[in-house]
Amino acid sequence: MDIRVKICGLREPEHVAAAAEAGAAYVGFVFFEKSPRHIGVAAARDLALEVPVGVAKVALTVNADDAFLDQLVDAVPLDMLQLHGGESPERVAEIRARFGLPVMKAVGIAGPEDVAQIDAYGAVADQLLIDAKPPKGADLPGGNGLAFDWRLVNRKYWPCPWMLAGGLTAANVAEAVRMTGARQVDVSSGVESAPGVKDAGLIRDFVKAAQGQAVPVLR
Ligand SMILES: O=C(O)c1ccccc1N[C@@H]1O[C@H](COP(=O)(O)O)[C@@H](O)[C@H]1O
Repeated sequence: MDIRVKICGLREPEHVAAAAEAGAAYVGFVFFEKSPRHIGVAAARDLALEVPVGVAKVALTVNADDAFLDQLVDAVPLDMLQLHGGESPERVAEIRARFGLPVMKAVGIAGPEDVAQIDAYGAVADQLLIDAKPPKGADLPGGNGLAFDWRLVNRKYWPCPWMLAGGLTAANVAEAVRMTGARQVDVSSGVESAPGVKDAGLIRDFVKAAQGQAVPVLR
């Protein structure tokens, strides 16, 4: 089975094209002003219109309110909302019901105590994104190029599809897939030459490394 890859934080048509041509299943746009990958709604609409059919367009938001989500969903053709803030399970369910799009909830983990909270989100989200917990005082709740201890999610089961994120690169994604059994992976910093600057060659290398993997059999 192929590993499904999401390339997040795209802002340029050439990088959307590189991701799609390499075989990425998802592309992500970041709507968070503190991020070097932030994109405005109008620019995201233009970019989203260039995404080939079959590649899912994901909008990453952080504790967004309904007014912003209304504006976003009206303007940009999207396939999924990624909630990467401190949204409660109730808020995730509310957004899912109100906006009519599948919702992927990001959960940051650093230790076993964080893994336990994933269950509550697995019951209300369409997908889960398991990421490293940001360091205390970090400006960004994700996109920090930080990996977590993959053994924490080894042999875990959640009732919806999930994606592995956090510090992934072409050099480590094979090992990450082997250790976690993830069928989907998400990357941002690991395909950049500088914060917020994507690199088409690194995108190609990452997708190739992720998809070249034999998937471990989970028992
Ligand atoms: O990428 C960002 O700038 C970002 C900002 C705010 C929340 C989440 C963000 N990125 C997400 O975090 C994961 C992991 O990033 P990285 O590969 O470790 O840099 C990324 O895939 C995005 O979904």
